[in-house]
Amino acid sequence: MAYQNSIPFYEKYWYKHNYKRVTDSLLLILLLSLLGYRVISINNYSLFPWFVAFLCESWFTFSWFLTLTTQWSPAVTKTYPHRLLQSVEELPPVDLFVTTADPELEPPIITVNTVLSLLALDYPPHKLACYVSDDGCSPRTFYALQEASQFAKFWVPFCKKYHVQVRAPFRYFSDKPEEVFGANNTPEFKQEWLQMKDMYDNLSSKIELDSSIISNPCNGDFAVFSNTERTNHPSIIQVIWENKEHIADGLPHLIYISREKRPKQPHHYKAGAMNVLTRVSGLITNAPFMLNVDCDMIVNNPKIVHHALSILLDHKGEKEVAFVQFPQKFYATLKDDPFGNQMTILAKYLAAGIGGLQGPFYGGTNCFHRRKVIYGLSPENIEKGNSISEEELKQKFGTSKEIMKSVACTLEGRTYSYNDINISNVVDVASQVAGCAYEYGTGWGKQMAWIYGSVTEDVLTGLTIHKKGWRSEFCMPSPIGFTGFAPGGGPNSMAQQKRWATGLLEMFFCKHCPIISTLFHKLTLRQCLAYMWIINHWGLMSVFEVCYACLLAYCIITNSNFLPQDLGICIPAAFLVIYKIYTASEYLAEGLSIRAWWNNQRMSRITPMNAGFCAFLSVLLKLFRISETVFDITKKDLPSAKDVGDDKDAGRYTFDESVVFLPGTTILLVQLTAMVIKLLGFQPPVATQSGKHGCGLGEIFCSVYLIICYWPFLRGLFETGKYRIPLSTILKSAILTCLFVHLCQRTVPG
Ligand SMILES: O=c1ccn([C@@H]2O[C@H](COP(=O)(O)OP(=O)(O)O[C@H]3O[C@H](CO)[C@@H](O)[C@H](O)[C@H]3O)[C@@H](O)[C@H]2O)c(=O)[nH]1
Ligand SMILES: [Mn+2]
Repeated sequence: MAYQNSIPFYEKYWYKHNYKRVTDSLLLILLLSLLGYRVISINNYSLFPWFVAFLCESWFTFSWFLTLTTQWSPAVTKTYPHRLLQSVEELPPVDLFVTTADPELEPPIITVNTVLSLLALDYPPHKLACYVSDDGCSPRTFYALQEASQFAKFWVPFCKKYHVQVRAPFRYFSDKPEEVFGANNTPEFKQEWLQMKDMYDNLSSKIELDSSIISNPCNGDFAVFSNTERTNHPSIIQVIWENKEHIADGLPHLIYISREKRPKQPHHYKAGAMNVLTRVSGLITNAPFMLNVDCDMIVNNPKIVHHALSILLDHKGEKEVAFVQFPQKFYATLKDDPFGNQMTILAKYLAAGIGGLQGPFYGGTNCFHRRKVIYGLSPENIEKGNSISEEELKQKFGTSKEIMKSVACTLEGRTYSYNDINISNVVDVASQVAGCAYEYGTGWGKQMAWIYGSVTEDVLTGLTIHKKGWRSEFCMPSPIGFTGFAPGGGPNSMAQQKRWATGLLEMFFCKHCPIISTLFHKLTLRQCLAYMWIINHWGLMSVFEVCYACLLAYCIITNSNFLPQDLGICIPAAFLVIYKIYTASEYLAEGLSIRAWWNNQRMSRITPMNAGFCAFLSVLLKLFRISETVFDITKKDLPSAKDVGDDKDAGRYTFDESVVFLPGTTILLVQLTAMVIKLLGFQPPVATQSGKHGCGLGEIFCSVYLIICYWPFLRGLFETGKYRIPLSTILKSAILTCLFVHLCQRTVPG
């Protein structure tokens, strides 16, 4: 046994990416040379453009340095689940959490598919329990889950019998029958397949049709939903399916939770929901590991639990690794990534890069956590043994005696004897800990568990774990663990990006800020830089990008320059050429098209200047206590049955009234105005005696480039319907543009 224990269940390989290191360093050297050039040529420029350019370029150099260190020492992990199975006598229980929050934006059929893919995991079902948190308090979602649990009785055995890989029925049945029967054409399979398909079609139409009827429920199981409003209702906990005898070939428990909500009581969005899930499951199954997924993240590899446990139960992993993160990949993606949100390349290099440091950020979904780490244990606690007084338990975890018992059990590493509980008996206590007053004065969301105060509660929570000295690991089995849905259209993806930027900036301005966590806690320096990279990439850099874009227009309008007009121009030109070739080659190497590369290049100008910049402003408003930030849920749709790649309009940029499009529209109008001023010769003359230059080709080139990047917006000025930028946004932008031009003309450098 001792020998077996020493075989690692997973291994981690660091690899050198020499070509990447050389190019990254070269680009950094070019950026530093540009700064050097700026310093020595200060006298050739007007002070204001010089200063803004120097400031922005210093920041871009710093940003590039962050990219370089984050991706410098990539690593990958490889898991060996068969070794785990050979060595571990009994597999541990695992709790599965699914969150959903709005039946309109997140249609119940999507949640149902996610839940079905979890119920059908290749793992002893009596060790699994699936908890669904419904922040929408929707009888429709509840009804859908009830129906799904009936369907699961047929679906799960079918998947296991035929070793189905993707166990979310809507994905499974999206394959054409010819292909499916091509692989297995026994009459028995054919018949069962057709039967299952029939049942699934039945289920989905039932969920869609009947759910409109039960919107106004009153009797039977739905009575609990009468007189409830989405933001004003008591806790509702319903055991939809209980595996009473703990039968090894039964189905996992399925439990519906809608935590208590009252108007004016903060509920902390998803973080609040996760904490309720943690407590309620703590009372019922109290598994030492918990997997959490968003309602649209379906399991793509039924063996994920084994893979994750290979890391978490590994001899070394057991002491060092707090959580195992599976990457976010997307299904039914649009061709060539028109909205630049599939993040294939980013995920590839960033994932490997931070994988080689203290470990991946917690991404909010597709992640296995250790319960005791969520309860606040640090690696030393585990080494030195952890004793916690009853007083401290009460202060941190709240007054429920049962919770205190279950927490103590977890912290002392005792397994929970789930044989002696009867779930229905616990429901009353569970409702109490799902109440909105339960957390008052406790450590939930402050000292431990899912941390409040940021709309990217995921990254923040991961940071508080890393800063205790824990590591984390990526897990990338083949086939990959999960796939999800990437939002399409302009407004949806922009709102999502804005939320991420907002949350990351909130994290930067809170007491867990990575810099503080490194100085005073155990976050490693390079991990801190990796956190800074992500904060900067989504949030901070946008401010400098907007300044730089304005500087371009400023120089054209005032006939001044900030780009070198001597040999110095070679530096930014070389940077641009190398950078473009280098990034394009990354796309090609990954088998992506040049079009996908261009779409991402373009979106990496558009997204920060719109979403990032708005996020920056909203975080400023929060800091000045003028307004609070909110978690806007991303709308999810089931992909249409036909091949999404063929739908031309799906990739067209759409707009709505949201203020998020205001900065971009303004920047576009400002550039266009500058061009018009240039073309019509309205630029002021250069004061020749000053020895300064007028606006040169460099500025014009960059401005034209920016306009090309903003092509979807340019079209949006003239399109119709949802493809058009709303008139009100255009008007506001026009006013801002006039103001800008006016300011420029008043400050012509002399
Ligand atoms: O009040 C809320 C708001 C959201 N959610 C759930 O949170 C999840 C994520 O929301 P979504 O709108 O899908 O956001 P995404 O931007 O797609 O999610 C990413 O970013 C979030 C942080 O901004 C993380 O929480 C997610 O896990 C991560 O996948 C969904 O399951 C929601 O149902 C709640 O449970 N309660
Ligand atoms: Mn999502």
